[in-house]
Amino acid sequence: MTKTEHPTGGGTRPPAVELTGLSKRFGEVTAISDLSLTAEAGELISILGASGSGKTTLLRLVAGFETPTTGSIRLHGREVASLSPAEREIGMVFQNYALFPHLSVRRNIEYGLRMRGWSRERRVERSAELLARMRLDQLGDRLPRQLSGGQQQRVAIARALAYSPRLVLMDEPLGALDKALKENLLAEIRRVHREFGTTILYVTHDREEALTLSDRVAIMRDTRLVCCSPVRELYLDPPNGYVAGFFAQANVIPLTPGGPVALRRRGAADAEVAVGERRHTLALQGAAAAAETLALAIRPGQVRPAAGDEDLPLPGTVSDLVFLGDTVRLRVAVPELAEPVSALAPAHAALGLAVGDRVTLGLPREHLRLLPEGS
Ligand SMILES: Nc1ncnc2c1ncn2[C@@H]1O[C@H](COP(=O)(O)OP(=O)(O)OP(=O)(O)O)[C@@H](O)[C@H]1O
Repeated sequence: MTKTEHPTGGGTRPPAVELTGLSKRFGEVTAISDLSLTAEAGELISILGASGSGKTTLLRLVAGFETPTTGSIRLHGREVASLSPAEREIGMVFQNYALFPHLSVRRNIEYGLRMRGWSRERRVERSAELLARMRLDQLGDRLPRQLSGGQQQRVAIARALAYSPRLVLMDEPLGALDKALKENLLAEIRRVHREFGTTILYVTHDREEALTLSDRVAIMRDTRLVCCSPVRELYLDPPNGYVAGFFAQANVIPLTPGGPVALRRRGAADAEVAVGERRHTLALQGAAAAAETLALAIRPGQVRPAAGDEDLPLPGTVSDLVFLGDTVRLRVAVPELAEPVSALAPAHAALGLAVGDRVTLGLPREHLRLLPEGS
C-alpha cells in the first residue's frame, strides 16, 4: 500500500509524526544522522535495524527524553521542541520504562486516566476492558513484582493504550515473550491500531514482527534511515543489496572481479552478467542505473537446487541442509563468495542430498535482480 492509498492517511489531518533533518550525538558518538521520516495519522510503522543502528534513540527523541542535536520534530502538525515528555501526550512501552512497583496492575493501567481526570466509573470500565484484552483478567489486584516478565510487559502495553493516545511508541514490547503469546499480542496491537486509528512507531529486531504488523517498515543502518516503504515493496522490490539481504533474506552476490558471477557489460538501462559462457541481460531499474557497484539478488525460494539449461549455473558444496517438512533449506558454499548461497527447495527436489555433496545451483533469469550493492 502506498501512502496515498492508506485508509486513514493523507486527507486534511496533518501527519502524526514529521521528523526533518534529525540528528543526535552523544559526545563523540553519533546515534542518529540526518534522518527525515513522516508517519501519517493512523499508520503503523516498524523501525527495524541491527543493534546499535539508532532505533531506540529515535524513539527517545520523539518521546522527548532526548534533545535533538539538529533537526525538528513535529507531532500532529505541532513543533514539540519546547514540550516535556508528558506534554507530548504519547503512549509508551519502552524496555526500561518500568511499571509503578507499589501500584496494583489495575492501578497502573488507570494511572494515566486518573491524571487526566477520568471519573472512577470510566476508569474502572476502561481498565476492565484492557485487562480482558491483554488476558490479564485474573491479575488486576497483583503488584508488578508478583508477575512474570511477560505479564509485566502486557500491563505496560495496556497502560500505554489506556487513554487512547493518538501516538504510541513501542520499543521491543514483545521481546521477552514466548511465541504463542507474542502472536496473540501482535494481533491485539493490530486490532487496537485498526479500531482506534492509533499511530504506532514500533521498534523491533524481528523482521517477522515487522512483516506481521506494519503498514510500512523503516530500515535503519548505522545511524541512518535506509528507506521506509510498504512491506511488500521491500520484499519484492528492495532498493539495494542491504535491504534485499536484511529484510527479504535474499542472497546478495557481489559482482566483483574474480567473483563467481562476472559483470560482462554495462549499458545505460541494462547489464550483462555471466558465469562462464552462460549469460543473462538484466534491466537496471531505479537507483541501480546510477549505482557504482552492483550486486545480484535472488531469494532462496527462487534458486534451483540443480541448474537448468537456461539458468546461470553456480557450482558449490552443500554446507548445511535443514529439513523443514515440505521444503528443504540448503546452504551451499561457493568458492570466492564470503556467504553461502541459500536455496529453499521442494523436499522432493533435494531428496538424497547430503552435507558435503557437490551441486550446481541454478539462478533463473526471471528472478535475478541487479541492485546497488550497499545502502
Ligand atoms: N546515552 C548515550 N550515551 C552515549 N551513547 C549512546 C547513548 N545512547 C545511545 N548511544 C549510542 O548510540 C548508538 C545507537 O544506540 P541505540 O540504542 O539507539 O541503538 P538501537 O538500534 O536501539 O540498538 P539495540 O537494538 O541494541 O537496542 C549506539 O552506538 C549507542 O552506543
